[in-house]
Amino acid sequence: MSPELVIMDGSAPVTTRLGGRKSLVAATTAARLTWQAAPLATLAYGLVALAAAGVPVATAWLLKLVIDRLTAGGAGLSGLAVLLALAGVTMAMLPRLGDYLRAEIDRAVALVAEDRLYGAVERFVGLVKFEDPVFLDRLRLAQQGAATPAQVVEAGFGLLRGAVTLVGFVGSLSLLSPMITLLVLLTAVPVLAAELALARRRAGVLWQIGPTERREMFYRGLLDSVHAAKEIRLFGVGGFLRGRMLSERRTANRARRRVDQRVLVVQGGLAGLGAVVSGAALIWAIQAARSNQLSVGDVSMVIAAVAGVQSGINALVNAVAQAHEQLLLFDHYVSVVDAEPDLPVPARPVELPLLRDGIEFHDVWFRYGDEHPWVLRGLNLRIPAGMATGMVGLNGAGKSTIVKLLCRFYDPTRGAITWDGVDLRTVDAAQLRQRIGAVFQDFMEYDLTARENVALGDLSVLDDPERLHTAARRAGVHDLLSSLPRGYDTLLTRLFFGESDQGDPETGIRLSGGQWQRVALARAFLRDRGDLMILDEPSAGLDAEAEHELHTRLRQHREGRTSVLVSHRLGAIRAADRIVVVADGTVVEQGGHEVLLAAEGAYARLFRLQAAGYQLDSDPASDPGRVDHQDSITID
Ligand SMILES: Nc1ncnc2c1ncn2[C@@H]1O[C@H](COP(=O)(O)OP(=O)(O)OP(=O)(O)O)[C@@H](O)[C@H]1O
Repeated sequence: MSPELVIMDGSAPVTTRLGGRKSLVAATTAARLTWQAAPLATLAYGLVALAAAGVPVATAWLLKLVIDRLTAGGAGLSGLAVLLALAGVTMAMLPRLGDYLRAEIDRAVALVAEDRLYGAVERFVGLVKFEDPVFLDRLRLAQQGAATPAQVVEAGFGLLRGAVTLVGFVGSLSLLSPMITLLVLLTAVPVLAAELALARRRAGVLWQIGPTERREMFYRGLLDSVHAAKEIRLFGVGGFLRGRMLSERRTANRARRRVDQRVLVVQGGLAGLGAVVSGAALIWAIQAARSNQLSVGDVSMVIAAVAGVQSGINALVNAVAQAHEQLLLFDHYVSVVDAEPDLPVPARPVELPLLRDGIEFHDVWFRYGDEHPWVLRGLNLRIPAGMATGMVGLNGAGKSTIVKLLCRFYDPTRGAITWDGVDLRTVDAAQLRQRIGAVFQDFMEYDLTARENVALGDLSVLDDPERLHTAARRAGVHDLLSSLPRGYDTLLTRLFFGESDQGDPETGIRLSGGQWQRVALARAFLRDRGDLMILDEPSAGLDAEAEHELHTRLRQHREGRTSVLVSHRLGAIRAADRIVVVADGTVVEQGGHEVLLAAEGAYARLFRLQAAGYQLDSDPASDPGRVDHQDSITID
């Protein structure tokens, strides 16, 4: 058996590997997990499997004895008949009990396995993994793999059941004909080899079509997403996206069909082989009975034993193939659960001091991956404690990247970022983030209640309405949230309602973009006693009045605190204590507003251009600061 399968399908080769030792480790892990999740049900299932294996052998013997006694005159039949009937009842009941126990084990194991899987996903403190397509494919298979430990154990019991049945019938058959026994056993070898190959191929195809299925999910998500609905209708691209979705589905179907065809051919051939062997055994038994070598009961035993051996072999082979296939999937689960941290975790993290001096970028080079271009190129930047630092720059200059590095979602590729002299790589990322309040450009809108939407910034305020309301007031959203039909307990979504709720305005409402932005700000303000407040375009969705009000509040509030404000609205930036202009991955200018204006550099040019846009009689086309090339500037 080759431990490796390589599938060439016009795309990159896909390899699925699971060596013997690795299989054993994975099987042991799966068994341990199942036992921990459902010990009693597992034990009971094992007993049921053993009983289900023994009863058919006992039935075949009882039947043989009944037939022999019938042909010999019929003495002592009633006891045998009762036993035969009992065996029949047991055989009828056991599968039902087995089904129930199997479902119970599946539920319990899936719960524990999912908990561990998503616990592991949460341990990836950075963002790199979530942007890596190979990891995303593996995660998708790991989600399927989370259901497999129970199936691996079930396959183990299937193996046991098959083995017990097989031994019972092989023993019985060999008493009647060693030749037929050998013949039946020999057919098991190709069956086993073929089923294992099929299992590997099926698991390989799952891996191979992973990207295709993720793309299909993406298109499906667009077609049923409320966010995308507007543009899709406006541009009339629903049919185009549906076509793309179906095309991905067809690609996946083609790959699955090829495997199914192979399964059809191989399993069809094997079934034919089994039937030929059974037929040969039957012909031999009838001939032997005619020449008085076998009794009529023996003929019934041969028939039952050949069928029993074949079904035992099938059960064994299926169990091995199923276990193998499930282990290949479970391997993805194990590799996610046991994955190394995405960012280096110091053995003994340095305690992060209260920020007193400042945060510094020392010759920081950064790119999102080896195949990506440099985003930051030797950036040196100081964010002094107790001051407001404004950051400006053209689209794609690297401002949000700097913000993400400040939160340690990534580590610099070269150079270092220090917090009062302590390298961020030596501290615990969770501790760092507890000290930071932030609103990102792409903030989240959670389909939860207003209270929960704000409280996600600091869950302890779920029971502290005073702090919750203060943060909401500061973000200018308290009046709105308290006036909702159920106040802060109103759902900010209409996603989770049943038909009967649809008409009830109290069950959920939708907020506008600017209102959502205020909720996100309130969330960040819960952390404003932290050392650093980061606001990446905090007012992009606000109306002019709200923006003015927000920035006045922010100015009062940030006095003496450390903050970083990223904005294209230079009117908001001008009041910062220091302004940093980022271009081409470095800081090209820095200083106060007046100093930068006097310097007549990039900042002065951008500021005058925006200011001219607000003058009643101005003509931006004649402005000396106008930047002509198309890609160079965005004015909100
Ligand atoms: N996750 C990512 N993976 C790869 N490249 C990225 C990623 N995020 C950003 N980039 C690239 O990094 C560069 C800087 O992006 P960044 O978002 O930091 O710019 P920005 O100055 O914040 O721009 P904007 O003003 O448009 O928000 C861009 O060229 C962008 O394509």
